[in-house]
Amino acid sequence: MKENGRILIVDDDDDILTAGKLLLKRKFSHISTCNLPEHIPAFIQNQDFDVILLDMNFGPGESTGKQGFYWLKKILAIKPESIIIMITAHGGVDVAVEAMKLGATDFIAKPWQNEKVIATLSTAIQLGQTRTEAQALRQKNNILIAASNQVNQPLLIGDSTALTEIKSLIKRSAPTEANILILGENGTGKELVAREIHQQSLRANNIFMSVDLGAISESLFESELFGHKKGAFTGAQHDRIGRLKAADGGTLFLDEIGNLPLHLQAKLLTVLEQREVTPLGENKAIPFDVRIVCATNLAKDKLQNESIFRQDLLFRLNTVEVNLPPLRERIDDIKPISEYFIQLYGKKYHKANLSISAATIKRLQQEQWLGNIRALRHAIERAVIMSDNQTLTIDDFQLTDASSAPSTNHNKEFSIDNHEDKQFFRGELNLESIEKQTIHQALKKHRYNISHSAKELGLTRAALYRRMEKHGL
Ligand SMILES: Nc1ncnc2c1ncn2[C@@H]1O[C@H](COP(=O)(O)OP(=O)(O)OP(=O)(O)O)[C@@H](O)[C@H]1O
Repeated sequence: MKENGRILIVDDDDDILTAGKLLLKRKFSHISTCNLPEHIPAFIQNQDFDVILLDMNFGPGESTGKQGFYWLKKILAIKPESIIIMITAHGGVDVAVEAMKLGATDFIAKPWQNEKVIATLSTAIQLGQTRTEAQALRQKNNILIAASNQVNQPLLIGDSTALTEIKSLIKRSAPTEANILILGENGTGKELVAREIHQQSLRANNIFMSVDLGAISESLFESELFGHKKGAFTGAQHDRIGRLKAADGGTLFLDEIGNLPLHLQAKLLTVLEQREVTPLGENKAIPFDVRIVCATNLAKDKLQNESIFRQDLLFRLNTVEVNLPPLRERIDDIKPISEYFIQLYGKKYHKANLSISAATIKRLQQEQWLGNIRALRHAIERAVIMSDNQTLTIDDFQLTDASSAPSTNHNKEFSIDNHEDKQFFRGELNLESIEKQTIHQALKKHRYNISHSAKELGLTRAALYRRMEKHGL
């Protein structure tokens, strides 16, 4: 069967062209010939060739190869990705080497041996196709990265003193290569800050990759981060590139780093120090170039406890530390964030010109917001859906009892303090509602610590997030 390949032979000797065409058309699908080099530009502008076979000398008595060099450069100037094989006179190895330095892929010496010509052309065609595929993949990759970076990056809203300082810290540290550790309770905006750092960094045109370490099982940690070779373990049916390598050139956001068991912390430290990974089942290390941004909801004292977190790893990760205070400690952010989400959800639910009363904002500022901005966001969405008025009021929110709201005792026992929960415990047997209440109770019991709540519910963190979204919690 003929190989799919478009070949152009350029030679001023018609006998060579005829012999070449006869030989090659038995093996390759399309053969064109050209006996005047001046016609090359028209040929390559009108058609794509996988390989161009180009003579070094045109005209009787020529043997310097000068003309060959000239046309080689000309073709590469018009189509830099061209695969060109030079046809050289017997013994003209120096000239051939010079041509390869200028960009030729290979050479064939005259008089040629048929098998050798066919083998050289087959390899060259494959090289050309691989190059084209690689180029197409690179372009696709760039488009995907650009699209993922544009995904409506939500804004970091707020003008409290704390958030203003954080924005200034991001501005100063983002353009450096420093590793950054973001600390804060669940829902305080750690991932948003990490994305903002990436956006303002010199890596902004490359990928931002997020890995939730709390959601990866221990057994999958290495394969996920470092990659694996086919057959490295049962179920490894294909080679898989690890996240560290996949994020090459970009930013890798390691979320919930505090959940990582000590022995995996040691492995992570080693690859970060060496800046290379060895995929499972592979014996060669591959270098990677990523900027690491990490986040955790662990309190600082826990993170500094050697029995929970390796101090050498902490030292490597926290060149810059961003502390995101809980929303209840930056209540000045509640107004702008609420107004932002009212506009967002007003648009989504086709309710124009919504606003919120000053008294309601004041009341929202008294809430504990144990789920922080995520909880405020859901409360606003629900209020926008439920309200029949242009101005949202306290009645549109399901808030805790105002008299207990300003309490700063965050260790208070979990209690059944809302109407829906009370209904549940009175025995309402609707599965959806039972699921919602159970999740709500678990979240409250664990003070919106997603990892602990997920563990108690027997869910992964990702599964818990999905259900929280579904129930608007
Ligand atoms: N300052 C802010 N302005 C606007 N939206 C915010 C802000 N901070 C957080 N959010 C929103 O709150 C939600 C939670 O934010 P994010 O996921 O970044 O928090 P997190 O601290 O990483 O949470 P977790 O620890 O649970 O992973 C997101 O919808 C995010 O867009």
